[in-house]
Amino acid sequence: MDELPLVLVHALPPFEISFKGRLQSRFQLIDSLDSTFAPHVSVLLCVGPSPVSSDTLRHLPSLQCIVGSSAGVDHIDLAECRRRGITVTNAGPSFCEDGADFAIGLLIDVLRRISAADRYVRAGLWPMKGDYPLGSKLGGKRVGIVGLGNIGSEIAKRLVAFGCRIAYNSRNKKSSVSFPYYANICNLAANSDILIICCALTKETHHLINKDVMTALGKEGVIINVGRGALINEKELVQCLEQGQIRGAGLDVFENEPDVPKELFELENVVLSPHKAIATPESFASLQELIVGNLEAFFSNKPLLSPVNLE
Ligand SMILES: O=CC(=O)O
Repeated sequence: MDELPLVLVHALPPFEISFKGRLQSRFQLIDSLDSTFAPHVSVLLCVGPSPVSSDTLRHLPSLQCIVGSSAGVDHIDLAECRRRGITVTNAGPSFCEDGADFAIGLLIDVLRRISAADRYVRAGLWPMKGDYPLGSKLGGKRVGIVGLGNIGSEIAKRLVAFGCRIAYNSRNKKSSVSFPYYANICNLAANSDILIICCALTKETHHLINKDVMTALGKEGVIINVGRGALINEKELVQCLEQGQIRGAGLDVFENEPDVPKELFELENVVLSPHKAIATPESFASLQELIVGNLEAFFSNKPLLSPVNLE
């Protein structure tokens, strides 16, 4: 029998891949950089956000492709990949519908105060304090989407159906959509009631959402983050929320996960979630197909299914 193609699985901390059996029927999986096979490995399967530093890459002189399993690839040294001509794939379309649904869920929760109202009822406050304060309607709101990629586009689709007005910021204006484009994030904020953050975390987007952006968004403004925590200056976000400089936030991601600033626990205008926006059994099943598809495409010299643009 021909030898199976080698795939190094990079999972830190070590992690049981649920579809290992399926992968093992097609590929020879190696699970350590120290393996004698490592110098010959051409593909690295990167599980979750396991960091792939230039040091990791140094152990893999024959590497040509990193098959990723997440939407964001900020844990991979992309500059080094670019320099060495290593291609990178991500979760592509696998996570976009569930990620978008979750962003809308957080948004409706913040606007209509669903989680806060749930706490109110459970605490027995309804009979004592009476009616809960009104939340506000989603339809008709101006929503600025920061990052109109796979997830952002699905968010836009859903919000159009809710009757919202969409505008966006991204690296470049997209010819495929007619939504107003703002190259300047403060201008987008000043013309939005809501900002939804779902762009890639890079050197350029680190702390993209700072106090100036929140001030431009204004006191009635809401921020939803399903991208990465460090896209927002978290200290400034906490201050703006505490001081009522914005109205509320729905946050699935944080700067130092799993640590969440304690101040947020006290705020009724914030909905918190433990970085689970994209995660459903369905999205993981779709991801498994994509991973196998990317590995098979690589080993048969076909185009990868979800390459990341490293330019
Ligand atoms: O946050 C999750 C992902 O990037 O897949």
